[in-house]
Amino acid sequence: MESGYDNFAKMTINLKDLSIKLGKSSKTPRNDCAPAPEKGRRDVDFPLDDYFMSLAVLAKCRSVISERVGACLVYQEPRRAISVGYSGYIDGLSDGKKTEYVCCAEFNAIVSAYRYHADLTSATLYTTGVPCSRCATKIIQSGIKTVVHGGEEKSMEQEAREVFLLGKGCHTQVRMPNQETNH
Ligand SMILES: Nc1ccn([C@H]2C[C@H](O)[C@@H](COP(=O)(O)O)O2)c(=O)n1
Repeated sequence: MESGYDNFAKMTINLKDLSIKLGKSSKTPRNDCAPAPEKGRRDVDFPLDDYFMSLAVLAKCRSVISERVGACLVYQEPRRAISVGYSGYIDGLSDGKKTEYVCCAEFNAIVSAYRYHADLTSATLYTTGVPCSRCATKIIQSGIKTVVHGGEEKSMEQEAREVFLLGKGCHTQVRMPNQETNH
């Protein structure tokens, strides 16, 4: 039987395909989602975790800076996507070159959620990257309880790990986005 990861891989390849189609000629997104395995039933091998990480991967495709990262914030119950964000320059500085003017995907997702007055208590943050220490402080202070990140656990930034350990209330998990989408 296929694992959730196999389905996730297929899903992200489809997303890549979709972004290529959009980038070339068609202005209308192609509906290339496979039919439900049984009418009215969801594919049980495509877990919600993969769905939310796929939204983060899709957001990442919008990033124009060298360190491309996407993030997606999800309510605890019911599990619904609240906001997405991607790494980029501050608004209005699309041709900026100074790294101090870069906003992380995680930060952008948090700011976007607050713009719409979302309560992030116990929310989950999916990120295709690894949170930096500055974002780790914001993650703790906003009440986010879980971070699912796409980097290797061992490569998680030391300072970010320390912030999470200090905050204690937030735990982290690794879930790798498909490498095919790292374009
Ligand atoms: N849906 C969006 C729109 C924008 N952002 C962030 C990413 C950049 O830091 C900044 C400007 O982006 P641009 O309009 O130049 O692509 O806003 C985001 O995170 N999510």
